[in-house]
Amino acid sequence: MAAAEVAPNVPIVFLSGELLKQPGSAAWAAARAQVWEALEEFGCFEAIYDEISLELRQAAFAVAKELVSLRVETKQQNYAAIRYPGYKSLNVDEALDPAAARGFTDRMLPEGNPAFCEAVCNFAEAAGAAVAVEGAVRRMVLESLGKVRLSEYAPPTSEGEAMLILPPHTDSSVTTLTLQNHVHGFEVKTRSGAWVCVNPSSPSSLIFINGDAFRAWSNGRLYAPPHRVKVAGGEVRLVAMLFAVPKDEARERNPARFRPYKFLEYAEAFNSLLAAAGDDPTSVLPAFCGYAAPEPKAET
Ligand SMILES: O=C(O)CCC(=O)C(=O)O
Ligand SMILES: [Fe+2]
Repeated sequence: MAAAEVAPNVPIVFLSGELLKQPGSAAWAAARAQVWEALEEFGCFEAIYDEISLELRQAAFAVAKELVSLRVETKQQNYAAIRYPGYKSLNVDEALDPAAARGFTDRMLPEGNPAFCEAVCNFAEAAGAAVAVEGAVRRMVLESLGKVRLSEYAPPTSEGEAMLILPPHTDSSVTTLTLQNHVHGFEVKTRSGAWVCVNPSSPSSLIFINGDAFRAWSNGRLYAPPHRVKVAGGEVRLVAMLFAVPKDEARERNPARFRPYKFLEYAEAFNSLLAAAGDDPTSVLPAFCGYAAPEPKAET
C-alpha cells in the first residue's frame, strides 16, 4: 500500500536584524541558499525576523483595529478592488513612508486625532520592518546574478593624444559596477549627446552603470549610457568589473516562458482572468502572456 502523502511544511528561514546588516557574510550566504531553495520549491517561506517586537506587533494591530472600525464612508475611498463576501481590504500605501502616514490620517480623520496619528506611525514602523525583510530577500535573489571581469588596457606606444581603445558601446547587463586603478580614460555619453570623462574622485570610488536590461525593464525610463575608454600615457589601465547578468547555466535551462508585458495592463486584466481561471490561479499569467509552447520540464 502506498504510504499516505504528508504535505511538506513551508520552510522557515531565520533572518535576524543582525544578519540583514551583514550581506556577504557566511551566515548571509547560508540564508540566501535557504531562501532560493524555498522560493524555487514553494514560492513562499516563513521569515522569522526578530525586529518585529511584540510591542510593535501589538501597536500595529491596535491601529489596524481602529482603522477597520472607521465609518464605511471614510474607508470607502481607500478600499482595494478585490472583495468577497466577508472580505475587504483597505489600501494604506502611505504607511511605507512615515512622513506620508500623516496624509493618510488626515484623509481618514480630517477632524484630527493625535493618538490615531501616532498609532498609524507605529503601523508605518512595522511596515518599515517588513520592507527591510523584503529588501534583503530581493537582494538575496538578485545577487545571484553576477560575473566578474578584469580588463587590461595596454598604454599606447606613441606619445600624445589619448587613444580610443574600447569603442562606444552599451552594456547588455542589468547593471555594471567598475573599480579602476589610477589610470583614467572612462567616458560616458549623456542623453544630450555629450561625451564626458568620468575620473573617479577617490581610490574608493566605484562607477555604477545602467545596462540595457535595466533600460528595457524600466521601459526606457532608466538610461543605459553608451561609454568608451580612451587611454593615454605610459601606464597600464586595469579595471575590475562586476556585471549583473544571469548565470550561463540559468539561460540554458530556462528558455523564455513569458512574453514581455506591461504591469498595469496585467493588473487591469487580472480580476477577470482570475475569475475565468477556475480552480487554477497559476494559469492566469500564462493565459495573459505565456508562449504557446509547453513549459520545459523541470530538471530532476
Ligand atoms: O574600462 C572601463 O572602465 C569600462 C570597461 C567597459 O565598459 C566594459 O568592459 O564593458
Ligand atoms: Fe562597458
